[in-house]
Amino acid sequence: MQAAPVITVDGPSGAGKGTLSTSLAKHLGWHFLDSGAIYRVLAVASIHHQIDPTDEQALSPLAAGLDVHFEASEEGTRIVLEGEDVTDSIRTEEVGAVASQVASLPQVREALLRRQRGFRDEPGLVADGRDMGTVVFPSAEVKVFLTASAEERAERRYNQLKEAGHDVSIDRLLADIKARDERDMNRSVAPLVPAEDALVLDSTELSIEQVFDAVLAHAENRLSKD
Ligand SMILES: Nc1ncnc2c1ncn2[C@@H]1O[C@H](COP(=O)(O)OP(=O)(O)O)[C@@H](O)[C@H]1O
Ligand SMILES: Nc1ccn([C@@H]2O[C@H](COP(=O)(O)OP(=O)(O)O)[C@@H](O)[C@H]2O)c(=O)n1
Repeated sequence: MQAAPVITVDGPSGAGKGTLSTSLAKHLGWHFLDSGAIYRVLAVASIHHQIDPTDEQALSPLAAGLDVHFEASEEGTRIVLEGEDVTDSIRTEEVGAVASQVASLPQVREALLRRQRGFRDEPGLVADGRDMGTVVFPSAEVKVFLTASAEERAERRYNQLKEAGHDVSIDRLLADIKARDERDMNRSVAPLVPAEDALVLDSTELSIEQVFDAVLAHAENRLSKD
């Protein structure tokens, strides 16, 4: 039996991957994997358990046995770690920075592979992350690499965090985004690069709707050929 189809959406922080992936999943009626949330939850777990974010020996068993649940609710998916609702607390830049540190450890990535692949189910999956098209779902039918300039991404993140009531500085956000890009692109395992067969889309000058329309047209075209 053929596995369920997958659309992968990879790219740097603030490019619009989550926005695009959730609308695509909703439009198609497919499942959604927010792989970054898993790395963020692991970051929070490492803080709770006072494990250093560079301690690979301690972090890989924590990753393998991570007690996390994604629960559908009226307001969207709630993320529960060890019985505690961490849906909002994982979204800070501080947690993002620790997530990017733990995500650079090869054994941690390996420990999370099976959990991520388990999200592939009928009628299909939209998977959002950094290595969805290159490592986790290399056989995906449709691959997208979404990017935008660092300045534009920092501004989007600034507006997003401000709207959510967080007090943030745009200069600090830009510096954090550049540091995270640097670490994500230069790590030895699963670095942030477009898959060879990905559609690379620069969204700096594109609206949310333009990105959605372009990717949906590409996806429909690819899926109709399989
Ligand atoms: N093309 C776009 N133009 C303007 N703002 C956008 C665009 N795409 C996404 N955004 C906004 O940018 C912010 C970050 O988007 P998000 O989807 O969370 O990015 P990512 O998942 O890549 O980190 C959100 O507030 C979102 O509404
Ligand atoms: N598939 C993935 C997803 C996230 N990550 C890491 O997890 C961090 C947080 O991911 P995220 O997708 O929530 O980040 P944003 O794009 O929302 O800022 C990233 O900076 C990556 O270092 C990863 O290595 N591989």
